[in-house]
Amino acid sequence: MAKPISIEVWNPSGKYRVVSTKSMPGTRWINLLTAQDCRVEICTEKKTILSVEDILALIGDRCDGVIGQLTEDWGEVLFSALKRAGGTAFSNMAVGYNNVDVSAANKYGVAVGNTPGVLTETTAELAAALSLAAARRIVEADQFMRAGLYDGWLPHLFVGNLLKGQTVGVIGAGRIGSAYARMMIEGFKMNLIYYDLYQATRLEKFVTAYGQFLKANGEQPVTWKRAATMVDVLREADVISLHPILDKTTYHLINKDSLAIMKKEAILVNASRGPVIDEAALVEHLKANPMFRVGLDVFEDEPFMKPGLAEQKNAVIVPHIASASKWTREGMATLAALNVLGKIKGYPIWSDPNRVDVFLDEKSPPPSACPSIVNAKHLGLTTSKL
Ligand SMILES: NC(=O)C1=CN([C@@H]2O[C@H](COP(=O)(O)OP(=O)(O)OC[C@H]3O[C@@H](n4cnc5c(N)ncnc54)[C@H](O)[C@@H]3O)[C@@H](O)[C@H]2O)C=CC1
Ligand SMILES: O=C(O)C(=O)CO
Repeated sequence: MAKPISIEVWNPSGKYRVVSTKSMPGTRWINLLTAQDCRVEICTEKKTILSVEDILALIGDRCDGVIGQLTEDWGEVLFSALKRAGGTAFSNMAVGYNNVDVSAANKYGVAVGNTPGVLTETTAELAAALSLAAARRIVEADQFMRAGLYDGWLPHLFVGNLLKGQTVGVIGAGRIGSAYARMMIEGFKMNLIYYDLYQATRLEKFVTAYGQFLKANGEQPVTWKRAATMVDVLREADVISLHPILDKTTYHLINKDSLAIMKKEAILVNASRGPVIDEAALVEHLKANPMFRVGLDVFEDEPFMKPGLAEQKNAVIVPHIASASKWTREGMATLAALNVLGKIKGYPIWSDPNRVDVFLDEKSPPPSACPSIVNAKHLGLTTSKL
């Protein structure tokens, strides 16, 4: 028999049973669920990544909805179990949902929620931080100081790259990619080249207007270019940041061949998903090109790194913390809970997942809607008129 899973229970007499596979920041999400007759069960197991078996035990015989995490494998086994338990709703506490087999969810009629928007600026800020840390060799310099090696200013000490006037390349100019681009353009007066399947019209307009502003003030205007192929970005950009979704088209988008096209002193940043980069090829490239630098928030075999990466001084590496600001993490928990609640209650789907602020205002009750359900169309769910 499987080992029982430890849980914490809120509102034990609630009519609807909602399970969260992890404790999540803040209490608003719990209060919103319990106020609408949900019994909330939060898994308190110490292990970081729950297995499918652990989650099956959490779902049990009766479960209306689950809030899960990007580390979990949500496929056929879990969605069929959720359906058997009477469940109709699942939400990732994340905007990315490459850990979810949406066709399996469709097969069992389970709505799949995600948490767009609330993490856009926070994630873009971390990508900007990684860009700066890599450009100015901040981690290397910090380690040097702590090791007591600093014995005076020197003309060659930790010389890095100036960003102003250079070109920032963005691959995947959606919500986060566009926010990152704006930060780098407005903050450091970089020119933009981007590659996306769709035109980033608002971003283009912003760069045009900002360029005009700079020109009117006697400064060099910034420019933008939409690349016809990703190769143009790889060839032209000094700093490249990756922000696409992870799917078949973006798996190993950056590999041995694409790395070879990039400038020898370029900076590559990844705060999207690890498998967008062939990490073994990246390690070889870092070894062969000491002036090439990377800033990584995500890894191909998370939580592990490919052999050799940790030893590379030209890599800045952090543990998937791009969305880790208090406001954002509490907001992600709220959106995930409201996705599950809304589906259980039969609420419609919010009409624009890019405009979810109204769900995050703690001073007023959220709209009676699911903030973002990625398979709403497939399940024939009604959209809110609001
Ligand atoms: N490191 C972290 O903590 C975080 C990582 N993420 C990752 O960032 C991703 C993007 O998030 P958002 O910007 O909110 O999503 P989004 O959907 O607004 O943007 C993704 C963009 O990628 C583009 N794209 C798709 N396939 C492409 C391809 N083959 N080549 C070039 N572009 C392509 C899309 O057209 C879209 O514009 C998420 O899916 C998630 O995996 C998101 C938040 C935090
Ligand atoms: O939201 C996501 O997709 C993350 O990676 C964590 O914020």
